[in-house]
Amino acid sequence: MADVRTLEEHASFGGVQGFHEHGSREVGLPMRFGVYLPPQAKQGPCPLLYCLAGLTCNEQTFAIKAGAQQHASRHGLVLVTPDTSPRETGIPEADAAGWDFGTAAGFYLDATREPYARHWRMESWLMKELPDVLASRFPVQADRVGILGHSMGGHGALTLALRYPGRFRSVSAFAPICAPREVPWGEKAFRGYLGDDVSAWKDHDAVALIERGGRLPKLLVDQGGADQFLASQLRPERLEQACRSSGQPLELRRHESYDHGYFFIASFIGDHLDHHAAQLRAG
Ligand SMILES: N[C@@H](CCC(=O)N[C@@H](CS)C(=O)NCC(=O)O)C(=O)O
Repeated sequence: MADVRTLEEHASFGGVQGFHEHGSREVGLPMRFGVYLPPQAKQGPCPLLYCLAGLTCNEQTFAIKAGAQQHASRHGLVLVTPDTSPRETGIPEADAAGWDFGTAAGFYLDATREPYARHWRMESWLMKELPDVLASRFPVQADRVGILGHSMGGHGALTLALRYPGRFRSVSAFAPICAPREVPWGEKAFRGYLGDDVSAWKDHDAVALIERGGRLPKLLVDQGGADQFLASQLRPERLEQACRSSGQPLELRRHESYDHGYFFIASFIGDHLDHHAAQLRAG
């Protein structure tokens, strides 16, 4: 049984929203995550949906602001909201680097560059450690797992699903960073975590991975037309081009007037949970 400490629990839509902490082997520090258990989980294991948040967020942000629990309750889905980086690492650079790098900006990869390589192991935490922690403590169906994310978390959902074919039965994103190699947020993160060899950056860039032949289950992406980061950081047209030329099924919906924030996510989260439930419950 994994060492998991429950920090908070709140009744929600017939189920329970909890926040937990465990001592992470991969990160070498305590890591926090939220788990929403729908009412169906009292009867037996349910499919699991990872929800990855963006820059400046923590394990509570998506759980508090997206309004996903009512839909997870309707569909019988467990929601997991991991924190977005290691915390209290004692590395001054990580806190001094601005809100788009370091703390709360893990980019869902394993850093190879010092001083980040020791603790910034978000990919290994999510892919090699957290699944076993969840399976040992919560009623989840380990073979029915989906992933969604917002912004940096959208980048995480796309790249993790591309890097681990077959691990996720359903994938979607809100306003993802589609081509991080080509935009300031991604360039700063990749240079800081991976170093100056830009060929290594391609392994963590959704557009590059799709162009290289990577495939996802049918992908749903929502993008606000009034998103303040649309042209400078997100570039959904690059994803559209890559999917079209590679034959990757993509439903990209553009919503005029919606900005980058959680009012946008909450407006369309029901459609995303419908999308995931249909694929997670099929077969
Ligand atoms: N702090 C940044 C904005 C950061 C931001 O928009 N973060 C997004 C993810 S990329 C978010 O979800 N923030 C949390 C929130 O809106 O509650 C700024 O000053 O422009």
